[in-house]
Parts: sequence; C-alpha cells; structure tokens
Amino acid sequence: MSDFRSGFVAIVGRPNTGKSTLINALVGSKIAITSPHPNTTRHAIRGIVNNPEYQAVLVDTPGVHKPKTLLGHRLNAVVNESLDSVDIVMMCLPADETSGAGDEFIAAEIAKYSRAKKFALVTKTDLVSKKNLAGRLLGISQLAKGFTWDEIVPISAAIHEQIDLLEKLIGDNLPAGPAFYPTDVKSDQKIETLICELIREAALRDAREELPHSIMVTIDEMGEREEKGSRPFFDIHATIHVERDSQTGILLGHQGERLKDIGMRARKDIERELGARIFLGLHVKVSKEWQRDPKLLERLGFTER
Ligand SMILES: Nc1nc2c(ncn2[C@@H]2O[C@H](COP(=O)(O)OP(=O)(O)OP(=O)(O)O)[C@@H](O)[C@H]2O)c(=O)[nH]1
Repeated sequence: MSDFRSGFVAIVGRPNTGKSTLINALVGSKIAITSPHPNTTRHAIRGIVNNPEYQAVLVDTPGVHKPKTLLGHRLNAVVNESLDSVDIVMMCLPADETSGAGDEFIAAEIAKYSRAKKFALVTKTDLVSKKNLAGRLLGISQLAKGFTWDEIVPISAAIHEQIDLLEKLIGDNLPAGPAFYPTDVKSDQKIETLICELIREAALRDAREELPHSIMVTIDEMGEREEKGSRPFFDIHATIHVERDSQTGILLGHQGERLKDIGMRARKDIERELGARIFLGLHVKVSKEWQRDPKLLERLGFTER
C-alpha cells in the first residue's frame, strides 16, 4: 500500500457552473458531503473520493468567494494558509458560456496556488457541438495568466462523460500518502454541528440584542429524500432552545414572521455549505434546564470524557 496517494482538491468556479453535479459524480451516490466544522478544519469539505489507489478530499475554497456570512469570514481568515495545502485546484467553466470578468477574477486567484496542479474543466459538454467546444477551449487557455493549466479536460457530469479520465488525472497528480479519513466515511456527525451553528447564527443575526447567546439548536431528525437530481435533498427538523417564554415570542415575531425569515436564511446558508437542497423545519422550545440536562448537552456536543 506504499504507493497510495492522498490529497486535497479544490473545486472552484462561478455559481451554476456544475460544481455540485461534478462532486456528486466523483463521490458517487448519496451523501456527497461531509462538512467538518470550519473551526477545526481548514476547509469546508464537500466530498471524499475513495478509490483503491487514492483518497481525494474535495474542498471548498473560501478565498474565491466574497464572504456573505460570519462563517464565510472565518473561512476567509484562514485562506492564505489553505492555499498551500491544496494539491489540485480545478476550475469549472461551462462549455455553453463564454468567460467574463468573473472567470478572470477566479483565474487570478488560482494563480496564487503556487504549489497546486491546475485543471480547467470545461463542464456541460453535452450542451454544445464539437466545433463550439473547440472555440471554448481556446478561450480557456487564454484565461491562465501567470500560470499554465496542467490539464484542460472537457467533461459532462450529467452523462458521465470523461469523468473516469478526470478521476485518473486526479490520482496521477496527488502526492503519495495515507488516507486522511477512514475510507468508508460517507457522512459525519460534525455535519450536524455545522447545521446547528448556521441556524443559530441566522437566529441571532437580527435579534442579537434581544436574545441571549445561550440559545441552542438541536437536530431532531435529518433524512435524505430518494430523489433524482443534481444535488442531494435533505429534510431537516431542528429545534431552537430558549430559556424563557418571552424569548419564544422574540424568535417567532409577529405571526411567526421572524421565525420564517430565520428559517429562510438558515436554509440558504446550509444549502450553500452542503451543496445540497434542504427542507428546513424549525421549532422553538423553552428548555429551561438545558444547561443541566446531560442528555441534551450530549446532543449539543458537550460530552464528558
Ligand atoms: N446539461 C448539463 N447540465 C449540467 C451539467 N452539470 C451541471 N448541469 C446543470 O447546471 C446547473 C448548475 O449545476 P450545479 O452543479 O448546481 O452548479 P454549481 O456550480 O454547483 O452551482 P452553485 O451551487 O450555484 O455554485 C444545474 O441545473 C445542473 O443540472 C452537465 O454536465 N450537463
């Protein structure tokens, strides 16, 4: 097993360029995500490709997105450190679009990954003719300023074209090393912690003055729908625990409007972090004694050891 390879692969690109679909195609079915808490890892992990020769950890690159959330800010704070730990950076460029300022910005960011191998992935090739694809490929080589693409690979994740080739190229470009995660990892307890934190942030965002920081969130139920589509779909039911009845009113707002807003924002944040579609059901509960409830504390992640 000494020639096993492992490493981190960043997938970047403008919104809607096919990143999530590609991740699902590479990772295989079902949960294409395990998202360890960003405070404890340097990247938000989008998926892990396990194959007999290598393990590739697919990560988000905070640096190439403008941060919209607190979490985004925190991720950005560590970006310079993360650039060095990425072994391959892959930029998704849809075959049916041309590149503009957005792509140039991202390509300039990629140049900062001095150590990483750089792949341009021309996505959604099933949408264009061979002739148009050739023109697109030319434009893409011109995007690279201050570096050269190590590989330019046209792919279609939708019809699984060239995905096997891409898998092989990833393996060829990873350094030798052991797996970072157990190779049967599909989901991760920590994903729940991340979801709870995003809900809590959404709740505190516009009620920071009125609510104590002691509000807590627990996941009551989380399941994946058996649905075909480019992204997994999760149903999540969560409870926001407050300490007093009056705080319930603050969270609910007039006719429940505030809770609706919180839910909407949290859902968007969770969808972005997980690369999945989400149904989010939120409930508010007065849990006066939560701080002394060992069972609840354990579910909140405060386990005694
Ligand atoms: N025809 C075709 N459509 C694709 C392909 N890959 C992705 N799409 C579609 O393109 C759209 C965007 O794909 P996503 O995978 O969600 O793109 P994304 O880059 O993750 O988007 P964001 O999460 O917004 O950043 C979806 O409607 C996909 O179904 C492909 O290979 N062929």
